[in-house]
Amino acid sequence: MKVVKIENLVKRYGDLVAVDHFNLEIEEGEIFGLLGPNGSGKSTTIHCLLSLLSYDKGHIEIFGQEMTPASYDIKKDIGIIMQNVAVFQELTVYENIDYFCGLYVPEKGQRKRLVEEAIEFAGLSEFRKFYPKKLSGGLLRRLNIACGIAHKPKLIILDEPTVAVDPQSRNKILEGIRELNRQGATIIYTTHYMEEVEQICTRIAIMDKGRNLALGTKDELKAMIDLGETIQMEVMELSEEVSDAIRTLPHVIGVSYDKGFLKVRFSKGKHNLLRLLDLLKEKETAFGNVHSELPTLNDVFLEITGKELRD
Ligand SMILES: Nc1ncnc2c1ncn2[C@@H]1O[C@H](COP(=O)(O)OP(=O)(O)OP(=O)(O)O)[C@@H](O)[C@H]1O
Repeated sequence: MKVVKIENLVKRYGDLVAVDHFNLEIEEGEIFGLLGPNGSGKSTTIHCLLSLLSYDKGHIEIFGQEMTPASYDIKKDIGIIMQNVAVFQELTVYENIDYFCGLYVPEKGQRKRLVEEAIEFAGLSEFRKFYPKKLSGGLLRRLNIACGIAHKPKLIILDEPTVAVDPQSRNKILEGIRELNRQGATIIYTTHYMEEVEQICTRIAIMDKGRNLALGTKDELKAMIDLGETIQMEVMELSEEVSDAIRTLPHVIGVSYDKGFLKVRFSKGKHNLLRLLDLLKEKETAFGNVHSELPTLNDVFLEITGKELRD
């Protein structure tokens, strides 16, 4: 079943086109990553998807039904975790989760069980009686997530849930998302951290300036570009002659040398490393610490847009 269908979505803020004829379909069971730099239109897309923002053009369906501001039936099956932590300061951890769960689950006994499960899931057992101001940033994020998922939604949308989170909480959040997916939820995950989508997402859309630039699994996205590998090594001195000779090797796309580090980018091909090392030996250029990197989603983004993902 298609969980989400966005057709030709356009959202303008005055003259600025924040979302530009954006199309997307997400199937049940996916962990879908919406990857793009700050300001690329991820949050605006999510707000339009949820009918929290009006839009200029387009059609949106969730669970096969048109999504409108009054679609309560659809909304009760969605869990939303927004960028900004939105919890009540005057309620404890337990009371906060109970409040948000209570928006969808009126029955007390059932709710108690769900809240306990959410507390356990988010690793907040020791903190159940804490007020939010006593929690660290990472724990607050986890509370925010627990509030969004306690009612066991079928579709969970997380908008940059790991911004400014310590590595331990970040890993816990990513592992938690995988677990929610294993339990049956479809996930939409927006981020500008490519490592995160590489780690957890089954399919990825790369977004820039409101447009959906590329779509696929991470392997499909990487196969779209011609980059084979990037080889880096320490080289104490690199003469212009050697540098020019490297440039003429087969498959070399780019050569850079900075502060004793040589970086050579190759297109797909065999024996790239071997040829480079042979050349350096032949030219009696000393090197060390050689390593080779396969293309990342950043390389895909770089090739499509001409700029780094983390601008
Ligand atoms: N309420 C608003 N009024 C005017 N412009 C806005 C508004 N909200 C967002 N924008 C602009 O729309 C564009 C898309 O912003 P959006 O927040 O959707 O991007 P994003 O990819 O989610 O970025 P971030 O990761 O920084 O939240 C940006 O240029 C932003 O400045």
